Amino acid sequence: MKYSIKIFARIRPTKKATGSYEIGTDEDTPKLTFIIPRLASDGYVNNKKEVFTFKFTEVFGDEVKQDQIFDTVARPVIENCLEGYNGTIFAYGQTNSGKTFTITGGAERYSDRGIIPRTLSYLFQQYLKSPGTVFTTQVSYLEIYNENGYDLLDPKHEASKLEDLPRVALFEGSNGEIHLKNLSMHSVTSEEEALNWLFLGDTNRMIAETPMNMASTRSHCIFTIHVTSRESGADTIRKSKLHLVDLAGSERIGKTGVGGALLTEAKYINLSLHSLEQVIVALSEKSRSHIPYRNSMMTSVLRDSLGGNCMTSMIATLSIEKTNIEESISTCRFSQRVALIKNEALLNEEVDPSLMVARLQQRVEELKQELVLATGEERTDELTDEEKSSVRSSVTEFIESKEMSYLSFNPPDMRKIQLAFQILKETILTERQSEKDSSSHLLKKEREGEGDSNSTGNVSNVEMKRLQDMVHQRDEELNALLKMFKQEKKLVAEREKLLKEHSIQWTERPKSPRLGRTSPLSTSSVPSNLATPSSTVTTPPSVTSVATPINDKRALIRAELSKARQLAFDNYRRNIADTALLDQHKDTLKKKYSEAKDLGEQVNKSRLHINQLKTKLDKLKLTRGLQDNHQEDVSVSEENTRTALEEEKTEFKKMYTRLKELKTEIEHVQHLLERAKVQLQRDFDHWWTTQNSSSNSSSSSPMASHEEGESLKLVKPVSETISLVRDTRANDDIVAFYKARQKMTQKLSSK
Ligand SMILES: Nc1ncnc2c1ncn2[C@@H]1O[C@H](COP(=O)(O)OP(=O)(O)OP(=O)(O)O)[C@@H](O)[C@H]1O
Repeated sequence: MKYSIKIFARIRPTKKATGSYEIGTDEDTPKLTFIIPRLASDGYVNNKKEVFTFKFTEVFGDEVKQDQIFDTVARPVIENCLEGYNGTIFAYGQTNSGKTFTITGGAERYSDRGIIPRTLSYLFQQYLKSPGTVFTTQVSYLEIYNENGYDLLDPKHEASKLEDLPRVALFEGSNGEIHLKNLSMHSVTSEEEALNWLFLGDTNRMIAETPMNMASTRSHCIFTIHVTSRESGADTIRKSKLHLVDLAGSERIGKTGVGGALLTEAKYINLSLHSLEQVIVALSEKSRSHIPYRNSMMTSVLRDSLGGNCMTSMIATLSIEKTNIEESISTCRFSQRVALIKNEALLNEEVDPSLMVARLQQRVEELKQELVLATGEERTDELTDEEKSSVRSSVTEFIESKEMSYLSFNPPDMRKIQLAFQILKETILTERQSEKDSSSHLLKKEREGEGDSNSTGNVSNVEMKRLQDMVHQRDEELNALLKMFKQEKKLVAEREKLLKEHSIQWTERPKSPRLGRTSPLSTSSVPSNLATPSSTVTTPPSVTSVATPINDKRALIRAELSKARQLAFDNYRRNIADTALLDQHKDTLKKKYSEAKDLGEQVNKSRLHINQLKTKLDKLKLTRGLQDNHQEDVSVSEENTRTALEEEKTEFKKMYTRLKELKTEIEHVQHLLERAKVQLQRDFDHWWTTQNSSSNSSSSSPMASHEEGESLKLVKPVSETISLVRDTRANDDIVAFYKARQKMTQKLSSK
């Protein structure tokens, strides 16, 4: 609240001749008027009187007693102090004007008690009227003498010299507040206890005699009462302080007529009062931004009381003897300036930290109990080792599982959730560091020309190397098979050429599909591994060696076959023979060729894809080794490529296996087909022989008949031999080939 400093005037009773003054009112405002006649000593006749009028909150005449002063001046300030507002009452006036009498009181009568003892008494009375509020009271007593502070309430120095008292030092806090070091604060719980401290302080007050007044004080004394109040159940406390100030005499130094040490004292007194005047003047002028509080210790201590957070009242004590009128007028002038000062008193209320802590602790306990009720489990501050281990397992499972989309704890436990986050963070950081270390190590190796990923010892690099080796191995395997396939194809072409050259009139051949030579497996679209796996049957020499005697015989056979026999075979096959089994084998073979062809194309595509993935993997490896940035992106891409490569290889293996199965199946059907053909040939031979022998009268010449008979006999072993040769090629059985050759030779020689 805004508060103008209230000023009161108090006239000390005197038995001496007084100057002329009047106490009155001006529009209900109390006023004090001094009337001073012109002195004849001025050297000229002057009947004019000078009148000085000063307005006050109240003017107390010399008859006014201490109790009225207390009620009017002090009580309102004390009431506010009990509410939590700071207050100051100070007495200002020349020496012997009654300042000490007003603030502390006279020693002669109980009724002469001043504001301080009455305030203490009043406070403890008021405490009793508020049983719901806890009050604590502390007192301190500071004397400022020659700009030095002394603690008047030091119990060890009762009645000692002032210089022996503890020195009080001023220091300023970070927020600009003035603090007093070494000024003792004493808690008091009763009026009597408080008055005992006041008595001790008064005893310790330095009293020096001056020519002006033997009992005058030349120091400033500040008795401070600190009141703290807290209503029961409230978290807040209110703190206020009440300064009761007895200033040194304000008389001018020239009038004191002193010298030496006393002059020094007077100078200091004037200095501090001058500082007080400067502060008052500065505060009364609104335009002034700087207030010179620091100019003296007294103004520093009273900083809050003048222009700050305080309700302040001033009592101007006046001596109205004729000789002191000028000083009285001076005191009144000073008070008029003080009246212009506006303070802003604030309620000093703050949260009690200890209460707040206690209340929060109680709340924590209540919440813990609620938690026990809600979860059915009592929690300690720390998770047990078992619980920590469980959380770690849950987090690991969460990371590794593709199906767990969230991590939960039942019942919910914030400690476990926090631990889970901590574990996740540690995992991520460890992984990042590991990748970083691996990358930098690999880069270093490559720079040193040792780009062997195996030497890194890193698991992922070893795996990559293994896959690369596997791909390389598969490549070599494919190349070897392709080479074999080409050789086989060349062999087939040579055989076909031979057959064409000799134009073997193999009766069923012109119309039957030449399965052994037109096999889809022989096309370029089929992987070479299907042609003759492991048959390094580099058969050309064998075939060549076999082909020569065969060719000779074939030429012989061809010469022997007659047109009639060929026609007879065609007729036999179309109209007499049972070719259902033969046709069935052909059909089965055709279907399997078709399946093999499609599968062969897919295998080729898969092989191409594997090569592409391998190239991509190499590039990613290089990128990962050279770049620190985007490590995660590269790693993910690399991982995806590896996965795709593995999947493609798995698919390739499946197709490869199926293709091998098809090869076996085709070979089997081929075998059955050949056998069916041989059987057909045998049946025709038998039928032909029967027909020839039964007719007995052949239109053909004996020679012709002989030729046809020979050719018939020879057809069988030749076709059988060719079939066996094909079987050998299909089954990669070189031994079977030679056996067949030997068999054919034996048959030929026996014929
Ligand atoms: N209102 C009063 N009624 C009766 N006696 C008074 C009154 N005022 C002052 N006196 C007496 O006048 C004398 C001087 O008063 P006091 O010591 O209070 O003056 P002072 O202003 O404190 O002087 P100093 O500046 O030297 O301390 C004392 O003996 C005191 O008892």
